[in-house]
Amino acid sequence: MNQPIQSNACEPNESVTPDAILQLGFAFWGSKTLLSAVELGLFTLLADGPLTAEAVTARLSLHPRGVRDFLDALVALGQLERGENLYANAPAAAVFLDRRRPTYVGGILEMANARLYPFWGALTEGLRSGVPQNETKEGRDLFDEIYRDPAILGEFLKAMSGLSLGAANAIAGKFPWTDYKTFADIGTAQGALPVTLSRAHPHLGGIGFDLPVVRAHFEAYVAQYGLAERLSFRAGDFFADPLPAADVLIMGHILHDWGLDKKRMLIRKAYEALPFGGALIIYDSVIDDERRRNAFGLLMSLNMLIETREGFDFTGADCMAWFKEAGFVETRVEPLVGPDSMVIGIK
Ligand SMILES: C[S@@+](CC[C@H](N)C(=O)[O-])C[C@H]1O[C@@H](n2cnc3c(N)ncnc32)[C@H](O)[C@@H]1O
Repeated sequence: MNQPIQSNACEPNESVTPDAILQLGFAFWGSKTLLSAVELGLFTLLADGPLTAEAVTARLSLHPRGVRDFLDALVALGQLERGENLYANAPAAAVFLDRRRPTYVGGILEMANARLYPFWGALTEGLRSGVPQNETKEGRDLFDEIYRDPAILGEFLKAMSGLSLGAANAIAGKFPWTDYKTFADIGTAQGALPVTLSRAHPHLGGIGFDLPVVRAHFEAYVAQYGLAERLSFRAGDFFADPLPAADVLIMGHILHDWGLDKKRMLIRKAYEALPFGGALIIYDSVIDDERRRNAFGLLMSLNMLIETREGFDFTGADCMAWFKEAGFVETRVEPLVGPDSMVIGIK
């Protein structure tokens, strides 16, 4: 329900201060400090054991001038701990920011640092023009651009795993998988979701569907977990080819890349590929129906303005309406982790 808008107070007082405004205005300082630490491999270095500022300076080939401030800022921001003169990873950084651990989520931060950070500098221009502010600004297509260079492709696919592992674990736990035998993950990237589902539910077999160039990355990732017998790759273009048949189809961070017509088309194609009783799961940073709480989901939608020509994020109510339109008989939204939710449709 819309709340009445109060007239604004004109004078500062104890409860009306500029603190939150200033904190938000300078939030990029903290953000970039973390992104540079990930880029430098600081957390991976400290995973081998605590080090002094001098040792960090030498091991990461830094200039000594900024190192104490850099490390102590990360202490103040909760990412490092300091005892005597030694710096160590804080518990979450130890688990999620050491590149050598399977729980590493830094892939998405590496991409944020290399691509999104500079592109978001042009947000104002994006708001004025309505056109993307990334590589496509020079007339190149986003996926063509990413997929042209094997190194960038590898980074992008790894970043997707970092972004999706939390949601994948929640989907493995919250969806009634015992009722189903097969699944296909549409736009699977490295295959973080298929691997997570297969490890959690030994009765499941699945397909990762993506563009042909992704095959080698998917197969290498799946082999790492010894799951090649249960998970296979299907190469295809989800606009040009039929989607693979399976009891459950999943699309994670797919719909928000595209405009309304393509969103509807993908949902319709999923409906056609499913058996009666089959399920479509869409997961994204689904925006709350009132569009006032899920700030990450709303900012993700602005990220789609930066990154795509027509993409946008959506509310659970929007998505359930598209599901109904395609013919799904039951629909529901379930929260996953953080800003992510899944929308489920049963055919
Ligand atoms: C934003 S990523 C999402 C990856 C993964 N589902 C996740 O949530 O981590 C989009 C994926 O869609 C794939 N993709 C893009 N266009 C495609 C197309 N036309 N056909 C099939 N896959 C496509 C990309 O290769 C990429 O893996």
